[in-house]
Amino acid sequence: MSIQPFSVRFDLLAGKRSPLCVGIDPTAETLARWDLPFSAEGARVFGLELVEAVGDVTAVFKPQVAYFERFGWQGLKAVDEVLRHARSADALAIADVKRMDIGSTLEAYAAAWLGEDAGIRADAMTLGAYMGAGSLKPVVERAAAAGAGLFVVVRSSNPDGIALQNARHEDDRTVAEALADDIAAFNAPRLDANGLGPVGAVVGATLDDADAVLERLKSSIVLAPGIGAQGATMADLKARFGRTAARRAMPTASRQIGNAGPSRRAIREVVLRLAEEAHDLR
Ligand SMILES: O=C(O)c1cc(=O)[nH]c(=O)n1[C@@H]1O[C@H](COP(=O)(O)O)[C@@H](O)[C@H]1O
Repeated sequence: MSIQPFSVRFDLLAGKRSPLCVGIDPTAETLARWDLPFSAEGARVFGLELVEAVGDVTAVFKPQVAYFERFGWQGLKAVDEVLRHARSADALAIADVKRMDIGSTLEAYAAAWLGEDAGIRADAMTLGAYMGAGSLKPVVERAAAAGAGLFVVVRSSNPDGIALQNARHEDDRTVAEALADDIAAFNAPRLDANGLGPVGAVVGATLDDADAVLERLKSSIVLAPGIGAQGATMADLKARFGRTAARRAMPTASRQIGNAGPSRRAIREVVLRLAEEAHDLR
């Protein structure tokens, strides 16, 4: 049986639950706060606990793989388990890996994370595009065939990205605007009934000047980090993205949620509040 496209699965779940994406970032500070060891086991328990606490009300989980990878193969085994647990709660799981390379190598990264035969299976993964939009082609093909999603960083939430992403091409488009056009071109032949394709974008909820890229990203789900620890609120996101783009947004928060723990009740309270606010975006 062929799997439905990621965009369709997200739309259904976001309607039923909320478009909020719960980030799973077992930082050293958060593990200490939870009284968990700074180890693969600590990261594993942290991830599984978050899914246990809010798996029934969350549409999407996004483990930040860096915080697992740093513990070597045990960390990768842990993130595999967390991804499985999230998927078994009928939520979508995004592997936040920000991979980037020439197309042939990127294809291997896609095989590592996406599709039935993936080394470690997620429903979607994050990517960088500094090696050119063309390098993304094999990943887009794999994702589309596997019903998986991609999130390409277009405008990052951190201020360090501004100069690079807003640099201008000769045709006056910024690097980010040109990338948004490339994403739209990838999606065009692969749109679902809602006009969304497999290639999503990352646009920070912290940005005041993202209108021009959002305008070009009409066929993308927009993963919006920066809520909570980086200072943005859901109301900021709504004001900054405008009504239309906010409807396609997948706001995400990690430390704000993780640091509410380890009490499951406290985590649930924060997530339910954010989920309700996120629901209002639609
Ligand atoms: O792709 C991402 O998720 C991402 C892109 C971006 O522009 N900024 C950003 O913060 N992120 C990730 O989103 C998470 C944000 O964590 P908090 O600031 O704790 O909510 C981290 O795992 C980041 O790696």
